[in-house]
Amino acid sequence: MSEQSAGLTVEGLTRRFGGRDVVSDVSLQVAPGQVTCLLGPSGCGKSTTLRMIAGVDRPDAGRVLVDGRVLSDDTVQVPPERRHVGLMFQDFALFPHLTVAENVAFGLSGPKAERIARAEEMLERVRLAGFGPAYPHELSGGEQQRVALARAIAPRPRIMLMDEPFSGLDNRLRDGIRDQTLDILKEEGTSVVLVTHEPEEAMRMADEIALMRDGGIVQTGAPYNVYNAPVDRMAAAFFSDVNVIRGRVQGALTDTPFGAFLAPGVPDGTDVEIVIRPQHLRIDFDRDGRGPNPTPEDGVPARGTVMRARFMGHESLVEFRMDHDGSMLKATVPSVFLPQPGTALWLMIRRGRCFVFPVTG
Ligand SMILES: Nc1ncnc2c1ncn2[C@@H]1O[C@H](COP(=O)(O)OP(=O)(O)OP(=O)(O)O)[C@@H](O)[C@H]1O
Repeated sequence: MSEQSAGLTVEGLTRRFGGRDVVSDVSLQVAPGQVTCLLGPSGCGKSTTLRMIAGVDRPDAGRVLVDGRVLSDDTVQVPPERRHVGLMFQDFALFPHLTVAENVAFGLSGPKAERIARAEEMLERVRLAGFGPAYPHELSGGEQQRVALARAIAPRPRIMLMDEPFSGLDNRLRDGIRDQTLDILKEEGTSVVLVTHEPEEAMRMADEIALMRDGGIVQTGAPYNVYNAPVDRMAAAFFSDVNVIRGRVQGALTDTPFGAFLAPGVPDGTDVEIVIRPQHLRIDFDRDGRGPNPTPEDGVPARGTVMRARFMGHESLVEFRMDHDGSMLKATVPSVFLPQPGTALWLMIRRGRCFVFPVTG
């Protein structure tokens, strides 16, 4: 029973603005110590979902529970300050006129000496021992972020809600602070909901990704599963560039210039899209107008001409115009290989790494 579940439970959360569902029937279960990322493009409803969990916005339908206790439903609406929920946002706004220790102690109750002691303990946790008497403007951006983390976890929240909390930091600081933040939250057994529009951040941080689109969750799963078994073309394309080859099913197969692709369970006559990430195209040399031999794993080769090749550090991104229909395909290859525009090469498609989706709409 969800009433008994430890951690955060969100059931059927819905929010309407101006007659439009901006969040629609969102459900989540986040166990203690688990990090769930709400991932999706701008405007898909991530922040609105977080605001309803925090209690600063009231849902039109649905429930929010923590450790089985109802915080929000049709009749109950526990105010934000009584939810034991920690918040961290990009704009974390420390109080400039309070010292670092006073900032961290701000949300705590009890005698001042106890509050300051807890604040000092938290500052030690985020490796800022000794910074207590300093003022925020004396600290670097990364240090200020760690103070914000110390402040958010000092009251021992059961749930931590984070909205793009690391996007204000430069890349080199970011990785370290992200990992450190997660370690602390996991040690504390806090359930974390993190909002981000960056797939790399979600994959790096999440135990579970809830991929959102148009107010709803389209797919939930471990990063590996969401990346490797996307529910549709858009879900695949959210994580990386993709190539799309169109075809029509006949006898559970779709014939293409790259050979036949299995389309099990898809009715004859259905138009399908074969979706393939650039790293799963294989490239081979042209041998007097002939390519490599077909294989069961990679199908039939098709020839294309290099239009552009870009060096990207550890790999090169090569764009091809295909001989058979003039369509463009992208492939990534190790960066030791940077073919000249105009070079004819043969492309093959890994059968095990492509996705076949019926065309909808
Ligand atoms: N108070 C409001 N009144 C009217 N519309 C709103 C309100 N709050 C949010 N919206 C709309 O709801 C939709 C979802 O907004 P939300 O901020 O939740 O998206 P998001 O996924 O967090 O986007 P971003 O990554 O850009 O912050 C948007 O179209 C937004 O304009």
